[in-house]
Amino acid sequence: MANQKLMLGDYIWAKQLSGDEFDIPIGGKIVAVESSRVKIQDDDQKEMYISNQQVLKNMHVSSIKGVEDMINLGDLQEYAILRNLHKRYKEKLIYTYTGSMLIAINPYELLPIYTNALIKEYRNQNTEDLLPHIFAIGDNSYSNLKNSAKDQCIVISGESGAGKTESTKLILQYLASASGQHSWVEQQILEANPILEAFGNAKTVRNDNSSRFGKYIDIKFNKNGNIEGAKIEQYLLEKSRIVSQNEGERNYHIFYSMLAGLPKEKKKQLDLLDANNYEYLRGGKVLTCDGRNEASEFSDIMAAFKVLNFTEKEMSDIWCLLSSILHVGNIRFRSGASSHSETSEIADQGLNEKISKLLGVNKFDLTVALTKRTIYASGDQVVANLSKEFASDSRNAFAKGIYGQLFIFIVDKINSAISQVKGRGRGSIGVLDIFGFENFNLNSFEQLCINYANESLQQFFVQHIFKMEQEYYTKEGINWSNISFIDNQQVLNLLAVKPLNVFALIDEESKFPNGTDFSMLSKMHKQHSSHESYLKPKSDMTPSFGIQHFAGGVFYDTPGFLEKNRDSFSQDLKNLVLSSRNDLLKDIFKSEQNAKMKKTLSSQFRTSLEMLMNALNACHPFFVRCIKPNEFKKPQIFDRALCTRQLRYSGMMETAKIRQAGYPIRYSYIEFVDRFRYLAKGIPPSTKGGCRSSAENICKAVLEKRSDYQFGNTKVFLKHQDNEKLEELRRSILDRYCRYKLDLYEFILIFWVSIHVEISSLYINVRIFFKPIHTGCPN
Ligand SMILES: Nc1ncnc2c1ncn2[C@@H]1O[C@H](COP(=O)(O)OP(=O)(O)OP(=O)(O)O)[C@@H](O)[C@H]1O
Repeated sequence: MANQKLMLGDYIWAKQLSGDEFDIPIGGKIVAVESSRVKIQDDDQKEMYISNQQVLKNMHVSSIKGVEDMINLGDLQEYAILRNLHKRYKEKLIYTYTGSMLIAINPYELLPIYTNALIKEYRNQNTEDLLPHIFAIGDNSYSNLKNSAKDQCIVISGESGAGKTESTKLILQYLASASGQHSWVEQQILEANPILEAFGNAKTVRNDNSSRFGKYIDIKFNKNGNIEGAKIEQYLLEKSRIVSQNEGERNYHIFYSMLAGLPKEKKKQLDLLDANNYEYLRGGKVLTCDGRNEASEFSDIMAAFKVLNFTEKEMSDIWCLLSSILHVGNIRFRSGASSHSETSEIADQGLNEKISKLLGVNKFDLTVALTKRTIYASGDQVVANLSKEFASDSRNAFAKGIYGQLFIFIVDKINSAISQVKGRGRGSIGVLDIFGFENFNLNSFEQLCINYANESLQQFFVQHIFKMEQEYYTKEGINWSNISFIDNQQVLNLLAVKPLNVFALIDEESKFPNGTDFSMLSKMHKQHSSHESYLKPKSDMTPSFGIQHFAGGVFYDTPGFLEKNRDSFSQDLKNLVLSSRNDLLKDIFKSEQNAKMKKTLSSQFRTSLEMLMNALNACHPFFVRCIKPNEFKKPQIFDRALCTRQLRYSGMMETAKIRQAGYPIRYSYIEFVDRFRYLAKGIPPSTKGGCRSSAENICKAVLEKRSDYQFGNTKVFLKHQDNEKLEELRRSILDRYCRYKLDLYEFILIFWVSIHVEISSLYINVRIFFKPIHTGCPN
């Protein structure tokens, strides 16, 4: 923008020069104007110089004021969304709407906004009159359910530490309160949480209480709107954490709670010592977690188990299996004596005996299952010895398998207590708390599954907002038939729909005993290299393939893919657990016994995702996008690049894209007249009324006949180019006006000086030199 059009007091958008993909334009107020640059004050009150070339445009009035619902941003751009969130976050307003989506920024401090009194306010008052809040989402879903009897769902997503679990708990708290019964089943549903957190959450570097699984809690209501039951679905528990943890991270909370809380005699019976004695707990080199009192957590878990009808025997068996896992982790192997092949044996026979006793299996069978592998080929069975390394893998698979099945058992057991729904009730509200899109330095099979889930949810989201946008146009009486929008179906086709899709190829190779990650990858390249969403590997050195996801390109490192997908427990280990005298161990592997062919992890996941998507599609959706404002877990720090990345990964920018495909710029009639009335002759101020016809007259006078703009019931709808034309004209008129004011000022001053000089009878030639002065102009 040319400098003469920049004025003191104006709010502008300015480009950043870093070139970083997440460094988007900043907003600021002009506090000084120079010939080739301006000084602006940004949202953190920091002042900086911006060259005139960096200045993009003036800020829309809605951005200057800030809005509670970003749909009302007259200029719905990524940078406008970010600034609005930043501005509000500084005022401790952590919630902002974008239509039916709620953006929630983690405050990392306890704000006084979750009281029972506030719950009552959101229940009893129109939520539109109250500040955006997670309770409002709870209330809208609950009111919708009561009024329409249509099932509702709330999709909560965001990256680790962004606040998904806290948001889920707040929604449940709200729904329990709105339901107003304080019934036993409500108590049971709330008590499921400490159990799920103990078994499915762990300390990670990003979050001290990170959920390592996804969950969908479907809450059923009866005809009177009271909670009648619930059902929990779990997805993709991170099993690798059982056997190894990154530095600074821990295993699942339950292990530490158990060691801190079990009575002494019980610990003795299970041969348990303190946490630092177990390899599986030492991997991350940290045994404690700030703010957690393990012993009191243990009492809470015990209490919750009781509320959820776990029997004493089941609880005792659970401690027994968890202890066995810890002991299994301490098994070391040494090379065996055979001269023909590499063999291995358990180094500490005392440990072997201890574990066999706890698991109720024969100690010789345990040794064989861990150190040998039966291979089935052409109807024959061959028993192969395992080297020390392979025996260690087998040991880890054993521990992961037991924990994974135990987790499923616990969720099933909770469900059997809380899902006793009688007859057809009013309907349900489902709350989905699921990991957001992930793109790390190293992305493996888990990231592929997570990102596939996010692609599916993204499509669901896009369809919803597109529908909402269309409904908005209809409500405003705008013709929207020419708006088209491309969704992410082609990525879904590549991943899971088209013949020989990515998951189908992984599955196919997983079924071949000799299938390798490499053969899978070369088939993948052959099949998909011409697909627009398939990315060429970064280099020939890394065995990887890339997918252009809605949120950005991700390269997946394929080593280990097939092993993870097979998710297998060797037949020898399976036979071992099925021979156990421990009821729980046998019980949790029951399904394995009946299954002819174990389903791969990806096919299990795809089946549950398909069921989830079907359930969501039958619901009226709400979306909560949680944003982590900084990596330090500290309040009042807003890292712009971090937030921008999350906004993009959240798929929220699709709202902006859909808006761009139609009429992206909107003004209420009053706003429009206030801003542009000087552009045409004889337009009265907005306070005089008749704003719609004033707006029509302005557009007629300024914009070309062919221009595509529309007048809705409450707003003017514009394309970018027309808005720019209006702004340009406004700027030049204000510029002229200011110059005129300066001329007038100059004239008055000279006149006044001459008179003064005359009066003093001093005949001196006065020459006054005026430098151009910039001054703020009226709107
Ligand atoms: N509304 C909130 N008010 C105060 N603190 C919050 C809020 N939301 C989140 N936090 C803080 O942030 C931490 C992380 O939140 P949470 O566990 O909900 O993240 P998450 O998105 O579920 O992460 P993960 O995917 O790792 O499970 C919480 O333990 C809490 O300290």
